[in-house]
Amino acid sequence: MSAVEVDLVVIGTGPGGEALATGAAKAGLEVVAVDKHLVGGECPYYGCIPTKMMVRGSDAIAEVRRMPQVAGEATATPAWSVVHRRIDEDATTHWDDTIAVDRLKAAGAIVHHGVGRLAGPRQVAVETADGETVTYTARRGVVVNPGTRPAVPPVDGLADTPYWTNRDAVRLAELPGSLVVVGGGPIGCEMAQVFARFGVRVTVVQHGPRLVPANEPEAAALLQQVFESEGIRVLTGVELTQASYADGQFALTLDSDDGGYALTADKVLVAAGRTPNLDDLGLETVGLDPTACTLETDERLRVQDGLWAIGDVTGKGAFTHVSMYQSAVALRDITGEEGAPARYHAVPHATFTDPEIGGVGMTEQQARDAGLTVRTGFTRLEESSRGFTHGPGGHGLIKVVEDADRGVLVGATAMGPAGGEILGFLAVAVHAEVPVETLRTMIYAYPTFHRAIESALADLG
Ligand SMILES: Cc1cc2nc3c(=O)[nH]c(=O)nc-3n(C[C@H](O)[C@H](O)[C@H](O)COP(=O)(O)OP(=O)(O)OC[C@H]3O[C@@H](n4cnc5c(N)ncnc54)[C@H](O)[C@@H]3O)c2cc1C
Ligand SMILES: NC(=O)c1ccc[n+]([C@@H]2O[C@H](COP(=O)([O-])OP(=O)(O)OC[C@H]3O[C@@H](n4cnc5c(N)ncnc54)[C@H](O)[C@@H]3O)[C@@H](O)[C@H]2O)c1
Repeated sequence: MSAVEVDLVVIGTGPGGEALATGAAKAGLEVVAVDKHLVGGECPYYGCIPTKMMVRGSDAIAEVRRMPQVAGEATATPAWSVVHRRIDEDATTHWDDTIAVDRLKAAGAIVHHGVGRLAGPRQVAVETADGETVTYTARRGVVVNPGTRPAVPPVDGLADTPYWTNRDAVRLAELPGSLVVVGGGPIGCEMAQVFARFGVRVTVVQHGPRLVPANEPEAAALLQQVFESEGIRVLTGVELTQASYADGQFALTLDSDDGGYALTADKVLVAAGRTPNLDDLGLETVGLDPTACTLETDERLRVQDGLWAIGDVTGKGAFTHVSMYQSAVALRDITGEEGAPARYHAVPHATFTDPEIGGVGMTEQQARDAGLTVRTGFTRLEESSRGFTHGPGGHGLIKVVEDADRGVLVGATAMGPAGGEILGFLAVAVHAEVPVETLRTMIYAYPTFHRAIESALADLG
């Protein structure tokens, strides 16, 4: 069958792909959008949105438990059914993307539920849900936004067990008695704290030396301290070597420098990183390596003539806001609109544990590895007036990383209540390369959490 000619084909509609397809269709292009699962991708159905509803519930429980220290008696009786209902009905409409599909069609795009694969330059073969194959030729080109799937560590026996990933965890109607979380990154840590606050006995198994390793070590240490104070068992520097499942129980074997551990649990959640969905995308038909971990893109998100990539597979930060940012840059390139190229010197991120960890730009180590002349400033939130008055739940820190030669911040961390919000200030400073001298001479409202930034800047040395 001959190929159907259109302007643009978007393979994978994560947050960025959906936005790009919508924008291109609204700009008058003939657009085909293909997704093998749900339009909108991981974020609205299995990632950011459902997990932040989980976090909202667990934060409310924690605040009630802090009541006796600040305002008198209160009792929290956690009920997971409330969280489950919000996710099932309000967030995901029972994991149904009809609203998103209709929105995209209303913008003017043709939408396929099916697998899209490159079939040569500007060629895409779509295997639709009913088994048909439609081939498109894209005059302007193809955008790939295929995202990632959970990585499963090569642990003896694990693949034969009914382990969970984030996709199972967000759909839970009932909680287990005990849970081992494999992986202490953002997914593992957010979920570990949520489930623990809802009464699950949680152990986090992290094979590196610390939790949330993409963040500053001071933030990781504080998070571990908070987790342990809430009864979460944290095992760092351990290697999961064997897993089995029988009679409703998981049995895990772990190795470490201090010897071995044997763990049992009702359930195991694997949150040990992500695998890019690049292996079944037909990359070899356009001369690219299908086993690559990322697709190399230029500052307009071009991979090659007529091919753009956006989202997690570009390796510029696996976050919804990066996918959306890239989507806007790529769309401008496709429609021929002027605009700023993509820059990644101030990528912000927030891990929604309590305390939240907000980070932007480089960590101290990354700045040193980049050969910069580094000065750091540090303060604990508890030492600020706001941290002191806040009392329980007020743990946190601010750390700033300065390129001393240029006198600008190249990275910063804001950890604490609303750490991700305080980050906004620091993100502007890093993004706009505001001179540290300017930051030092402004007025910080008293007594706010963000006023602690002034103390961290004073500590630069
Ligand atoms: C549990 C969890 C929590 C998270 N929390 C946050 C958070 O709080 N904040 C944040 O910024 N980020 C968060 N993230 C990350 C965020 O979800 C992703 O960065 C975001 O979804 C952007 O991904 P993407 O655009 O690359 O594509 P994805 O969202 O992964 O979507 C890719 C889409 O492509 C489709 N697809 C793949 N291959 C094909 C193919 N061959 N043909 C057709 N369709 C295909 C898939 O079905 C999918 O719909 C979280 C992730 C997880 C897992
Ligand atoms: N709040 C947010 O913005 C947010 C929340 C969740 C996820 N995300 C995004 O999704 C991405 C994926 O999250 P993630 O937490 O799965 O991945 P990750 O790669 O960030 O963290 C995985 C962790 O698992 C550990 N690990 C790997 N193999 C292991 C093993 N065999 N045993 C024990 N530990 C092991 C790693 O050391 C690492 O710390 C993140 O990098 C982030 O970009 C963002």
